[in-house]
Amino acid sequence: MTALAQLDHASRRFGDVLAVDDVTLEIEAGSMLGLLGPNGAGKTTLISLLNGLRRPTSGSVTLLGRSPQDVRSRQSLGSTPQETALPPTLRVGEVIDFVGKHFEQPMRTEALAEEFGLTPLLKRQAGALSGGQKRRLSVALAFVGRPKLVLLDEPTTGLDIDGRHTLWQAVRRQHEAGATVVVTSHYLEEIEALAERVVVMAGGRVIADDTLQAIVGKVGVRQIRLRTPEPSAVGALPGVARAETVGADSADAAELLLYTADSDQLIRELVGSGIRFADLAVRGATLEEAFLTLTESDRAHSNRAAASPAPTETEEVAR
Ligand SMILES: Nc1ncnc2c1ncn2[C@@H]1O[C@H](COP(=O)(O)OP(=O)(O)OP(=O)(O)O)[C@@H](O)[C@H]1O
Repeated sequence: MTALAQLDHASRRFGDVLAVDDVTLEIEAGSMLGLLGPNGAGKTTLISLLNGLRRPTSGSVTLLGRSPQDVRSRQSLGSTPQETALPPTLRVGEVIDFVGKHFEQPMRTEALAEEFGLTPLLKRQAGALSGGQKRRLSVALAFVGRPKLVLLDEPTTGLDIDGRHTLWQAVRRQHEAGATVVVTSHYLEEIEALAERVVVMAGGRVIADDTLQAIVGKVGVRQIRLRTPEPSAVGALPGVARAETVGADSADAAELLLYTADSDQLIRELVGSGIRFADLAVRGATLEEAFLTLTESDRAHSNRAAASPAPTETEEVAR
């Protein structure tokens, strides 16, 4: 497959913050790429490098073989920012016409409205739309120029379940018709609906880049909560991806959160170890917790590679 867009060791700094840190990425034609990561991971900054709103501080970014600032490459780009800003007095149909006029071969306004469920709203002023309707319009606008590449930054934030599903279906149909789509999200569900390949970012860096299936497997983390007088020993059991002490430690027991890919196996290890524990509870980790676990494993891996000797069990638990 040919690369529609490329980042080559691209970094973007804002003062002390390295928002994008040495990212190398190719976005192939016809792909659906999900960009997943916690708040502040650098997703929006990466999108702004691709759409030419910002330049990299170092490294390079190309869009269709040219600089993203080049108007010729932008003709093939559609983009929906995180925040929706629409001219409040223009009618929905007029907004679509206006944006379409910037492109050589825009979609017909009626066809775009139909695709995104906006037909009944064509005559309504943009300022009179609900939050969800505005969101639907701004995602539709990303497709008006029949773009080769579409960048959607958190496209369904603030939408109810029906609204999300309607938009996902429309985006998938556009993808089937040939658009390459990059979507950022906090929601695993959204990434599952819209991505074939998933790039996970944390702290400006790419910490995982794999198929959807492989990433879902990696973030399928479980949380075990328990009380124990030996938190270091529990944290060192095989299969613990991350351990965190919560609340105040009492002299005889600490409350501990453990994150693991296989909670059943870890509980077997715990029981087999003879370590005392109480109040055990197991639940699926939230995506945020799963990200943290991925990030921490990544950091622990880099630390272990860089430092010798390896960190002690106590350091692992206390981090
Ligand atoms: N214009 C700016 N000036 C200073 N710092 C910035 C600017 N834009 C982004 N940052 C910082 O860069 C980092 C990455 O921000 P970015 O918005 O790219 O993250 P994100 O992954 O999109 O987060 P979210 O999911 O919250 O939207 C953050 O620490 C943010 O505060």
